[in-house]
Amino acid sequence: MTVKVTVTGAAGQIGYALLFRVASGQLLGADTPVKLSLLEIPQAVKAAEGTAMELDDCAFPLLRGIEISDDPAKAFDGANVALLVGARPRTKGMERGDLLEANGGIFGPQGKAINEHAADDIRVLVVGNPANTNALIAQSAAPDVPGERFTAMTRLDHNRALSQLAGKLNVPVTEIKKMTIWGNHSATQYPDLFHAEAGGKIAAEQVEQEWLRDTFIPTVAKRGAAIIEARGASSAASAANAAIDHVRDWVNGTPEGDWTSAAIPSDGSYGVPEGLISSFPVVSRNGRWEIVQGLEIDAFSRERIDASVNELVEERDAVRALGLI
Ligand SMILES: NC(=O)c1ccc[n+]([C@@H]2O[C@H](COP(=O)([O-])OP(=O)(O)OC[C@H]3O[C@@H](n4cnc5c(N)ncnc54)[C@H](O)[C@@H]3O)[C@@H](O)[C@H]2O)c1
Ligand SMILES: O=C(O)C[C@H](O)C(=O)O
Repeated sequence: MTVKVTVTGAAGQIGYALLFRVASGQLLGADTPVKLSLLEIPQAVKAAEGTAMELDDCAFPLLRGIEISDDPAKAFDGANVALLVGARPRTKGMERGDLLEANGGIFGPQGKAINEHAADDIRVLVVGNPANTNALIAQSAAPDVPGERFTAMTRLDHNRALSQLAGKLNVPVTEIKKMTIWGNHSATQYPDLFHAEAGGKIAAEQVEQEWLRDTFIPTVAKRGAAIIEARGASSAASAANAAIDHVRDWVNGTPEGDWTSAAIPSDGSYGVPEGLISSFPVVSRNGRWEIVQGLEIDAFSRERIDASVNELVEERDAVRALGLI
């Protein structure tokens, strides 16, 4: 069956890094033909058409068509996978409330269009920031879609944490298992080394506590800002790579003996209020994310998880006050 993948913000930086990988089969595997649907704002439709011309010019064997639209109803019609990348970036002088409101104007209508037009098996990954709360807004505008189908991306943070730890221990990333990002895709996120393993042993016991607290956690949590500082633009290829990882694992399952991180609607696990879209340790089984249960959370981790979750609560309360959810 051909899978329809809708990408919003298709003419942007992440879109450019993402679309070619989706079309080449890296999202859903070498046996699954894909149809791409590119959603953009009217001013960027021409640029999206240019990207579509380049996609054509790759002659990807799995690519069965490209549609371009500035109308969410058309773009999400029959969509099986929605990658919500386009968002309103924070500009100078913009308060958090302004940012949430501007994004509500994007993710509310897109959620509604998904509700009315997407395929029954739609899976949504929100990449555009503030990703967790944008996902909550889209979910709340789509009451007929099972809530668990709305997720936000913390896989980039997860991959960053893998690389930082592998570099510190001088081992290949494949030696690192059971990494977890908890909470929000923001500087409050908590990358957890107390359950991560390197070479089969707890990672936190293989590094100095000062390094864990003063270097590892802030490096991972502020990596997005460091990339913006270095590139003069937000991470794009690594974000696209993480989006591919997230959806591929969601659809095909996570490997046995390991887990990954994704922001999914909380069922109340680990004291995270039900309904918040928060990052957890997760596995995917039979096409559904499940939160890894039974991990012991010590006081150090508890404090940091709570701080990030509290930020999510504040964002939720702010969008609720604005009538966006
Ligand atoms: N979750 C993560 O890990 C992560 C990582 C990196 C970037 N991001 C976020 O991803 C988003 C996109 O980043 P980028 O570098 O591609 O930005 P970009 O500015 O290069 O591209 C964004 C695109 O979105 C389009 N767009 C805006 N509003 C739209 C709408 N209503 N419908 C459809 N398209 C719309 C714009 O026209 C633009 O082409 C940003 O919010 C960024 O902060 C998230
Ligand atoms: O766009 C940003 O603010 C940063 C981005 O979310 C990232 O983590 O690289």
